[in-house]
Amino acid sequence: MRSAYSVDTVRNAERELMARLPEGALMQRAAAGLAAACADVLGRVYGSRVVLLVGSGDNGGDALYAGARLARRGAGVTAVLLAPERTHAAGLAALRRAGGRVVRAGRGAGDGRAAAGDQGGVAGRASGGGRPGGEGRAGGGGGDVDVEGLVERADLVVDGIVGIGGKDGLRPEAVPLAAAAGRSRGAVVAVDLPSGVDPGTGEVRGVAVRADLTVTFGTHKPGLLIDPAREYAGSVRLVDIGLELPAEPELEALQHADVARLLPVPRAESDKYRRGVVGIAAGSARYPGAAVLAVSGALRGGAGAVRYVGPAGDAVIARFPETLVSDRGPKHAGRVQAWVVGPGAGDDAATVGEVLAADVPVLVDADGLRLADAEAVRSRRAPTLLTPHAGEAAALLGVERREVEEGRLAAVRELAARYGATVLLKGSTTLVADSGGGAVRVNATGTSWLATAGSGDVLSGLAGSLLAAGLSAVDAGSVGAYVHGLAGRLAADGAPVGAHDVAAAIPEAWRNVLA
Ligand SMILES: NC(=O)C1=CN([C@@H]2O[C@H](COP(=O)(O)OP(=O)(O)OC[C@H]3O[C@@H](n4cnc5c(N)ncnc54)[C@H](O)[C@@H]3O)[C@@H](O)[C@H]2O)[C@@H](O)CC1
Ligand SMILES: Nc1ncnc2c1ncn2[C@@H]1O[C@H](COP(=O)(O)OP(=O)(O)O)[C@@H](O)[C@H]1O
Ligand SMILES: [K+]
Repeated sequence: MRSAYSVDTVRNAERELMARLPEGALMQRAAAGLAAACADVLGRVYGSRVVLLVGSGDNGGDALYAGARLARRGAGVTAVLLAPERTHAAGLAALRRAGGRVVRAGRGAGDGRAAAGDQGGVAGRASGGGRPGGEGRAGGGGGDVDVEGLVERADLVVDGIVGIGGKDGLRPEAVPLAAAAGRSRGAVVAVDLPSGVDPGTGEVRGVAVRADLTVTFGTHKPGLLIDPAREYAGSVRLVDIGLELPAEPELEALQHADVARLLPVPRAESDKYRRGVVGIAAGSARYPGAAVLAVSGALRGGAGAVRYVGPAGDAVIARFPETLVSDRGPKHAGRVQAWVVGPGAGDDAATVGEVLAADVPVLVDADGLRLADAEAVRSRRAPTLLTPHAGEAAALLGVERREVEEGRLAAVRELAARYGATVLLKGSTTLVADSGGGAVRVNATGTSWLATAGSGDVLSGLAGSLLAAGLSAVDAGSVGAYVHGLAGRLAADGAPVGAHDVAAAIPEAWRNVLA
């Protein structure tokens, strides 16, 4: 399981650990891990050109110390200071001692100019620990330096502008540097988080640094796992700095081994009923395909049998003859261990109501979300799993879609609390939240090729099948999203696919997880 902790939790853990360690020890651990990652990215450190973007906090301190380590190994290191008077003084001194060069970022946002700094080696100008603000003009004088050009021509850009202390997007003076990093021919390594993203929520307001690699310390932060910020982080490397964290994280992401433990596997004593029967109440005269796709997911989801009720029985049977089709309503269709209701349901509110009245786990998707009576959902005793995409979630919350897309974590939590249900918010990073609070599951196995009509129907069938097989709503949702995402990847393999291709790839994804 990969986990992420909130900024407050990280700060508390850091404080406790720092109290037990010699001053600066924690930052040295971080810097050592960062420098090692940078060296891996560079391949050859000696002779390489490294530019550090240094903000006013400890994030900049990490970058400076890591830069000092690289300078000692023969890299040409230049630190660009965004706030020379408030730069981490001891880190700056360490860089200078190692022969690093220091320049200051242009004062006028966007002018990209900087006054040249002294050429390094002036030990002790900013001596002592902490941040005394005694650096004065970090770039001691002489000539103009084209800072943006430096960044663009670097072999490696280290983004130490801001880390967990960041909020409200990048400040204007940092924006031209982030843009130059985006144009750089070299790799961009972000320190702890890509600067400009919200560490705790994954929101990105305005410009943020786009990294190839993010080296994060102690634990993942929510912003590294949730889009849109996740996309800015590139690949993420976790450096252990010895933090002791509470048992329950803010976010958790299942890994192959976790999913393998949760996937239902039939045993010798299993029969089709013991494996669980999933009922699919989906499709309409107008949207028979949604029924077929939901059934296609359900048949590959671990239940022993799939019952279909609704007006698309002929289409379902034609494609999947193994389906148990009924033209009576859900109440009279025979026993099931879980229901899926809503894909392609049109305006059939009666069926949604009937399913919600059943005393078994129910997954509500698509049209079903619009048709479900909120009070009927809240008063259910058996588990309920709602699976909206951002647009459906926005409609349920009565907000703009953009608001959900930008603040996915808050939206999924709010929905789960309001409906007293488990909620799976679909998207490039799918989130699953339980009504009782606790860690939110995040899934990132998907691919943007999954943004194709009907792929959500496949997911609802698949997750419903896992519910019928006995998984809890949180497990069914998160395992379903994991396998569905992987199936999407395997099916697409870099090319467009249809939802039925995704369903057909579920067995391969399942085998991949169990291998
Ligand atoms: N506290 C610790 O023990 C450790 C902290 N570490 C590093 O320290 C970082 C946190 O340091 P800080 O608490 O000093 O905070 P940061 O360095 O993340 O940011 C705070 C500084 O950035 C400026 N700032 C805030 N928002 C900004 C924005 N939007 N644009 C530009 N500048 C902005 C603020 O003026 C403030 O001076 C972590 O992310 C990590 O990199 C690591 O060294 C590991 C140990
Ligand atoms: N950009 C993306 N990256 C990864 N997965 C995505 C992306 N966009 C959508 N998906 C996934 O594709 C599926 C689409 O579901 P949905 O929006 O309900 O489509 P439909 O209603 O057409 O079936 C969901 O599982 C969602 O998580
Ligand atoms: K950063």
